[in-house]
Amino acid sequence: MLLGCIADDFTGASDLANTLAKNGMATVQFVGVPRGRESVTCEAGVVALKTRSIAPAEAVRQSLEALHWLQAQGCSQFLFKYCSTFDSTPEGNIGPVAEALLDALDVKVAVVCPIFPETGRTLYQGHLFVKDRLLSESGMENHPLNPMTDPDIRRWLRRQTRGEVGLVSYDIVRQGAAAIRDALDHEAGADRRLAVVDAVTNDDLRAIGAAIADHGLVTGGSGIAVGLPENFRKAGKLGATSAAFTGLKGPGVVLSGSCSTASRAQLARHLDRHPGFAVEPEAVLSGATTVDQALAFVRDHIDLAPAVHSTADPDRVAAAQQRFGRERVAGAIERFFGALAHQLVRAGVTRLAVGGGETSGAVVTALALDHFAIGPEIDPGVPALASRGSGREIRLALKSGNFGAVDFYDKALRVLERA
Ligand SMILES: Nc1ncnc2c1ncn2[C@@H]1O[C@H](COP(=O)(O)OP(=O)(O)O)[C@@H](O)[C@H]1O
Ligand SMILES: O=C(O)[C@@H](O)C(=O)COP(=O)(O)O
Repeated sequence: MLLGCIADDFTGASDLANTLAKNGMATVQFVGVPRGRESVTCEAGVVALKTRSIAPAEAVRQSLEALHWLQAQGCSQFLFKYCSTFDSTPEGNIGPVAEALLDALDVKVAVVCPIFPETGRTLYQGHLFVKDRLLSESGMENHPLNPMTDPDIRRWLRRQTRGEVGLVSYDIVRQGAAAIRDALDHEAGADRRLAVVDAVTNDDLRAIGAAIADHGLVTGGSGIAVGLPENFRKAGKLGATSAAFTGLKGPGVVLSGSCSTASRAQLARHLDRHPGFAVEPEAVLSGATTVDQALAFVRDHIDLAPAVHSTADPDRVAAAQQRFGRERVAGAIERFFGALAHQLVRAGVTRLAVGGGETSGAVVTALALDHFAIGPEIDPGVPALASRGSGREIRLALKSGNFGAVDFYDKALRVLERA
């Protein structure tokens, strides 16, 4: 293994694995830190954690555990993947994890670059844009767990770090790899060990990638991986082949726990043509809605690609959180989706399209899957995934809340089926 990646959620991990695979590295996504399992050969290994919204000290512990495993696989460069909308609270977890990795690897500086041009995430003068809106006006200010209310990434990150945070601005990035390398050395010399680096296009990302070929640690959204495979290619290190993805026939189900603007539109489109079972926080918490009821509904509509969904608009999310507590609601719904996914696979469902990072983490963890082969891209940032769990084959799409076209779910279930 050459490049060792630690992702703070599951949709983010598959987004990164997709980018690395598309750019020519044989890539495998692992579900958590592998422990004494079969060895899997790859050039880039992506360890998917569910650390984005947990206590910072625990996020650091799990991330270091992942790092140590990746080091043991022989990786020479490490990538910490977080969200292209920098999802985090003022207390963490991006800053604490990045600083712990810097210390553990004893490196002098790492880039901070949460961009993904194909989905409209760009960074200019340290400010994060989602298409033509600042991050804090993009809908992310209403996120149920990590409301993003400040688009100034340097300022937001500094609230989470011990050390100062630097900036390599776009005028330098446009000058190319040598200028970027010098600017990063300057930041390191000034003891700013995390440096936010502006980027707008994939060409910028390739220049940054060339500049950081010898950096032990890289941090960013999936875009930061665009330029890294070329470094390994130039060094003559690439050439392995990835495990092939094949589609799988059988029943397909949508599980939507994301409440993002995109997810709400995608779910509404799916429900125009397919049956749906609504999961309300209050009913889950009181026991009025049970996993068995949802399972029975899916069984009754098994050939119609039904959806089970808790997706709600910001007012309803806020009302539920006020009444029951943010973490209590999120935990109850995630456990519901996890338990349901487990039952669905036991009942013979072979294709799952899941909406939401935390939701995907809950589902994949409950399925006790080990690792994924990376298949074709369904929409930017969302690959088809193939795995085997409890002796059963399963195909999955783990959709970031914000990603995908409005007809994502129909398309995803088709791609997961295609041979
Ligand atoms: N109706 C709801 N009310 C409150 N919280 C909800 C509701 N539906 C889902 N959630 C929670 O909101 C969070 C959505 O996060 P996530 O699945 O990561 O989606 P995204 O990818 O959009 O960030 C999850 O923890 C989920 O359990
Ligand atoms: O970088 C991104 O935007 C995604 O890869 C990502 O991390 C998705 O997170 P969720 O929006 O929580 O699914």
